[in-house]
Amino acid sequence: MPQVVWAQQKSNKIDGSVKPKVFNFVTKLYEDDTAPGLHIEPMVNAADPRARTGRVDDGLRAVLFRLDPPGGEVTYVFIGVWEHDEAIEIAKTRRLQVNPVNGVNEIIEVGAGEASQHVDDVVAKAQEIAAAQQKAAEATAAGLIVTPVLERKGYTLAGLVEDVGFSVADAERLMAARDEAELSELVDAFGNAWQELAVIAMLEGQPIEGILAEITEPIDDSDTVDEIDESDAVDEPAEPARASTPEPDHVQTEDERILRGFQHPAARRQFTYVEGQDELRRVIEAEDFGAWTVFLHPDQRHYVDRDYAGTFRLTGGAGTGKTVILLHRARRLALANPDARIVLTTFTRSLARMLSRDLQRLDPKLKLANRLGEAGIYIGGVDQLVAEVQRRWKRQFNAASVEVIGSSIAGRNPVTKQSTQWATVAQNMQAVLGPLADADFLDEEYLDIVLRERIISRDDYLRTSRLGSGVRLGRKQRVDVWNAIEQYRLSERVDREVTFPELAAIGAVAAAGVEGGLADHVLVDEGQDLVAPQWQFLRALARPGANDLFIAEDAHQRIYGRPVRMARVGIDLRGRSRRLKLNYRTTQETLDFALEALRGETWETGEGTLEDASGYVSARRGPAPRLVGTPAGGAQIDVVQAEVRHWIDDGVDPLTIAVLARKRNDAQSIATFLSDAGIPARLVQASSEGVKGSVVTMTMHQSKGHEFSRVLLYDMSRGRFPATLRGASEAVRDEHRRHEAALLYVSATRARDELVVTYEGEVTGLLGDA
Ligand SMILES: Nc1ncnc2c1ncn2[C@@H]1O[C@H](COP(=O)(O)OP(=O)(O)OP(=O)(O)O)[C@@H](O)[C@H]1O
Repeated sequence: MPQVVWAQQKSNKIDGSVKPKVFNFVTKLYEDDTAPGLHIEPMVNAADPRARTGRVDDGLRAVLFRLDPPGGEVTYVFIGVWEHDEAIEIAKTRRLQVNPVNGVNEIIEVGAGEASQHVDDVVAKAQEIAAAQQKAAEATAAGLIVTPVLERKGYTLAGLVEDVGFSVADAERLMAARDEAELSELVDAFGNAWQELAVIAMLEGQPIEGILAEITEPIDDSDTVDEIDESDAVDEPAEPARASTPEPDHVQTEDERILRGFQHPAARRQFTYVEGQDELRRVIEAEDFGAWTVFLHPDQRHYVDRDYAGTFRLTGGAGTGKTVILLHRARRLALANPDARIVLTTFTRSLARMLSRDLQRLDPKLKLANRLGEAGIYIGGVDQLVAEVQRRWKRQFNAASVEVIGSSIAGRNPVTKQSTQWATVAQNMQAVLGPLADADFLDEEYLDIVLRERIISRDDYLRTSRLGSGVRLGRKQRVDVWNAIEQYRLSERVDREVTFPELAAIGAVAAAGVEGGLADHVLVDEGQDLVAPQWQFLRALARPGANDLFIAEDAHQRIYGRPVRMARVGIDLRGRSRRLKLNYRTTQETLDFALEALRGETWETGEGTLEDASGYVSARRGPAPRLVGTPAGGAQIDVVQAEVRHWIDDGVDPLTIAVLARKRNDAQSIATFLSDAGIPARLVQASSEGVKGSVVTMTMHQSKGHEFSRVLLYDMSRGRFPATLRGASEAVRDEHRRHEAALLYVSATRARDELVVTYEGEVTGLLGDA
């Protein structure tokens, strides 16, 4: 039975009506490639003798390459479907080969005259380069061209050809790019994955060796990652054994070399083996925004497949594919061991719902667990998981509550953070506490010290080390703070309430008591926003061991709370951290704009180091974000209406347009206003998805984890964003400003294609020179 390798359809998308025909064609090919209906035919005078066409329907032909390794199975590489004549032309002029310089599989276009010429004809190449360089030098001397971007960066035509592996023609196109915008347009113009990786490396300004390393060398994190002890290692992902790619003990044929080359990380970004019909359906569907389901960046593949002796934390900017990695990793772990108990969790219930939807899309056949502790993948927001432990281990949970907060929580209602209660306590004790009468300080002290350390008596509090907590307290101050905490706990009892962080702290003790733990692998998204008790709970779910916790986070997107020191919540992270830099979501223009919001602040990671905001790149270009102001007292809402109407008139699907506002009331009024103006719009509730055909409005906080084609940020006016906190301490004001800057960064990076920011009077200082 032949095997099929699918090449990513970048420039030749298969549209809806053709998909079922392609599905039938490939299915028949699997069954019998000699079936007369398929018309698999070789080409006369083709650039590559492996080229074939096959009949998809009366007018359409598939273009394939046939690989025939000695003693192995025939493999067809499917590269697309075209109208009959075009397909014949393409089949005659494409060659599948191993790039002679960098060793990665590629499909190249060969001009008619070159059809029989071998690729690494070095002499001819050198002559071509010399001629091209001469031409370029003459043009520059004649003042016909400005110094192009790659020349300014120190790259040469010869380097791109001889050291990286570009053809002379492609290298010339690259060297001719005038600026970075033109250069990044070429990322998409090239069809091969290694070319895309190389151009991105050039955008990052990597030296030639760096470019080659980016393409050919897997990430080496052996210096920072503990080796797995064989005894507790989980299985390596099972790479299907292929009869056609035996370990060579003879001189390899070209077909064998190409077949082995499909396993190269850079080649896997472009080519994938299609194993059976489910996989075939998946790759056919994996167009534009589904590419993440199949074609991972080599770095992404690395973090999906790598096993770690303990906890690993992956960091990366907005849109760098952290969530994509978690989804693939969960699947990989589940396929490697069907008995594994895998928990995929995130900050909120609605984000968890999105994870669930995307995991279904990635692989609808995956075994999902129905309950915590069952084999399979279990998805839920952290607080949902805590609630399940509370429901199923009621007795242990209630007992743990006495241990953790000093009283039973039976009959109490769960509520979010008690900022008003803390404000009341602070106000009542103003005279005693002085500058410590600050709701945020008390709340943080409670979360990060009292709850984390499970302190229920004054003596324990007085004895506890508060090292590293930022605020020094004398003994008298500690006594006063403890009194405030007791007052707070009393008011909660009276109101019959308990907060989610308290429940998490209690859940951690209850879960730790469940024999064998409740999970083997816990994968965490949006880790930057979790508070200490939630980490303790997740720690208790999976006992320390291989691949126990895998955390994805971005300190720049922390819009709640403060960084949590992992060591203090029992999570040993030492050195296992990486940063992803390639943004898949937003255009470079939007990314640069959003990064402006991060400038001028310092961003602390959980380990006390500073998060770096440099080096983020996007391979996509688009219009510069627009700032649209109205005079003070002007009607911003009219601007919103005009902008949204303009997008819709341009044919943008309303559901891919979002208006984000800092205040919920604004998000609500905008939805009403747009609807009244005849533009269907809807305020998205935390628990709901958008409605087909309508523009969505939501708060900036709610936008976390979402993405839209067009985003309008409402009311980024100086003085209103960030709001001025009158009377707050400097520390609180700093924290607030950081959270708001992160919020602006998060919100702006929700836009895939275009961003508009409206304001009244003057624009927020957070956008600086933007
Ligand atoms: N290998 C890939 N190929 C194509 N698209 C990709 C790839 N990886 C990620 N994407 C796309 O990039 C976008 C961002 O990915 P993802 O949500 O995983 O990033 P993230 O780092 O979790 O972002 P954020 O932190 O902003 O929530 C998504 O639309 C995703 O489908």
